[in-house]
Amino acid sequence: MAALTVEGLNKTFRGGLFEKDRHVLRDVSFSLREGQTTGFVGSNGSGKTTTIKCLFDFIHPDSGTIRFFGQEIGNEVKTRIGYLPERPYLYEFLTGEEFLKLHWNLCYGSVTKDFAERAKESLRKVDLLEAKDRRLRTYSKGMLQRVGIAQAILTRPDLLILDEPMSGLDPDGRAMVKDILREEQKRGMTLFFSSHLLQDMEELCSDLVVINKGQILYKGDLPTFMSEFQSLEKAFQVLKNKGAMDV
Ligand SMILES: Nc1ncnc2c1ncn2[C@@H]1O[C@H](COP(=O)(O)OP(=O)(O)OP(=O)(O)O)[C@@H](O)[C@H]1O
Repeated sequence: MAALTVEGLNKTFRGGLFEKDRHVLRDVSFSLREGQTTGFVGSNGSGKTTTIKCLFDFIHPDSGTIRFFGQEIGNEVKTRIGYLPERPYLYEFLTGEEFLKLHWNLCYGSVTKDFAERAKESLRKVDLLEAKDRRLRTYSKGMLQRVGIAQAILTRPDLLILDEPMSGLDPDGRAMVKDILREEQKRGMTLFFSSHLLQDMEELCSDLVVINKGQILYKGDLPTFMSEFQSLEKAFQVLKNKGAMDV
């Protein structure tokens, strides 16, 4: 069964008084193979974050269906999904461990059984165990990104969705995030993460979904994409010449 199936997603943001409406997702359809890592790649403004927000119903799509493990989003299926937003809100007065506790409570209410063990496990995975009692305001950008990932893997989800997890990090920070994701791949996690860089995908992904101006340009395995197009620019060019897409 697919970990996620998206069919016919459309989203228009209504313009203001003198602004035009913006149709930012156009019949977006793709699915994620369970246990595989899929990269969601597209230039800035192509519709990646809007798509991801629609998955969780943070933004209501105009049309389309979304199913996680064959089910509509609901409390039961939510516990199987970990999510890191592109710009997570981090309460800087909380310590790393308190931040995880906040997210645990949002998921499980006041049931604290297993929290201590899971928090330790997540913080160890992202190499923040020693910094767990420090306030987030003292964390570096890389540490903040890693505590965000710790929050996303805290409940041992089956599917992890990360919006631009490598964005703004230096090469060491990017390498660290990639190592964390590789560890999650090893334990069979289905991963879906977005980036505007194809390079980020090459090291980690088996599958690729390419979006441009709200339209899916490619969905399939990464080796086939690379052998046909080699780069995003080439893919846009080839498809434009074919007249297949409004690229
Ligand atoms: N709330 C909103 N109201 C109006 N337009 C929006 C809104 N949110 C996003 N958009 C527009 O929708 C389009 C897609 O934006 P989105 O953030 O999904 O792109 P993205 O691929 O995630 O880009 P980036 O890589 O820069 O994060 C953009 O043109 C953006 O300006």
